[in-house]
Amino acid sequence: MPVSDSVDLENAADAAADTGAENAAEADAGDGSSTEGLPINELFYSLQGEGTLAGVPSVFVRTSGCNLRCWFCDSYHTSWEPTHAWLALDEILAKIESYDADHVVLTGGEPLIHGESVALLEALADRGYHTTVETNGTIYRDAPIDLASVSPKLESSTPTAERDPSGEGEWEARHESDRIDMDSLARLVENYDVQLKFVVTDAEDMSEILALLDDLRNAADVSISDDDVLLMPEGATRERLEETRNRVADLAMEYGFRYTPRLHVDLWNDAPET
Ligand SMILES: C[S@@+](CC[C@H](N)C(=O)[O-])C[C@H]1O[C@@H](n2cnc3c(N)ncnc32)[C@H](O)[C@@H]1O
Ligand SMILES: Nc1nc2[nH]cc(C(=O)O)c2c(=O)[nH]1
Ligand code: SF4
Ligand SMILES: [Mg+2]
Repeated sequence: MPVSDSVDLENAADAAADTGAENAAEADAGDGSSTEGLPINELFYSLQGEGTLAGVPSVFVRTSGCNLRCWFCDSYHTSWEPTHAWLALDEILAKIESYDADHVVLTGGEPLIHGESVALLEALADRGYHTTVETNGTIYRDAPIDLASVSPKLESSTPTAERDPSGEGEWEARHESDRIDMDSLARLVENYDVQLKFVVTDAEDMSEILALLDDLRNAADVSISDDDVLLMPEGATRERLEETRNRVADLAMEYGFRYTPRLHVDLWNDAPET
C-alpha cells in the first residue's frame, strides 16, 4: 500500500548536501525545544511490518539524520546519504490526519536526535493517536510514547571497511563507540513500554545479545521479560531475508525470545513508502 501523497523532496536541495546527524541536530536548541520543524524523508501509510504490532495500519513519519551508520541500514537516505524536506509541525500533522489511522510510527534515521520529535509526539498524544517510536536506543527523551521500539545495534552492524556501503570504513570507530548507551537504554525501559528488537544475522550475534540483556537487567530498576525481546532477521530485500529468516526463527526458539517478521519486505520488498 504505497501512498501517492508523499512529502515533497524538491525543496530539499540544500538539505541533500547534509551529512546527516550533525546538520539535522543543529536545528535542535540542545534543550529539546527547537522550533524549526523536522527534516522529513518520507511520510506514508502502510502496515506496521515489525514487532508486536505487526499488521496494524499505521502512518509512518520518517525523519532524516542518524548518529549511527549501520552497514545494512534499510533507510540509506536518512543515514548514509540523507535527503529530506523540512516540514513544520502543522504540515506534518495535517499529512498524518489525512489518513484514517489510529497509529503513528515515528522512525528515521534516528528520530530522537531531534528535539522537535518531542513536540510532534505531544501533539499526536493530544489528538489521541497511539505512538510507536523506532529508535536505536542511544538517546533518551521524555515524551508521550506508547511503545518504544528499541533496536540496540550489535557489533555485526558496524561499517568496517569491507562492509561500508559508501566509503572505506570512515564511520567504523564512531559507530562502534556510540552504538550502545546503557544509561539511555535503562531510562527507556524504565519509562516506557519497550520492545527490544535485535537485528540478527546468525548465531554469532547471540552471545552479544545475552550479555547486553544481562547488563541492561543490572542497570535498570524494572524487570525485562524475555517476551519483550524480539529477534528480527537482517535483510532489506526478500532475497536477503530468504537467507536469514529461518536461521533467526530457529534461534528465537532455541533461546526463548520472540521472532518478528519483516512483513513489509515480504509484501513490498524494498519499495519506498512501504
Ligand atoms: C531504519 S531504522 C530507524 C530507527 C532507528 N534508527 C533504529 O535503528 O532503530 C528502523 C528499523 O529497521 C531496522 N533495520 C534497518 N536496516 C535493517 C536491515 N537491513 N534488516 C533488518 N532490520 C533493519 C532497525 O534495526 C530498526 O529496527
Ligand atoms: N511497513 C513498515 N513497517 C516498519 N516498522 C518499522 C519501520 C521502520 O523503518 O522503522 C517500518 C517500515 O519502514 N515499514
Ligand atoms: S541506527 Fe537505524 S537509521 Fe541509523 S544507520 Fe542504523 S538502522 Fe539506519
Ligand atoms: Mg523500515
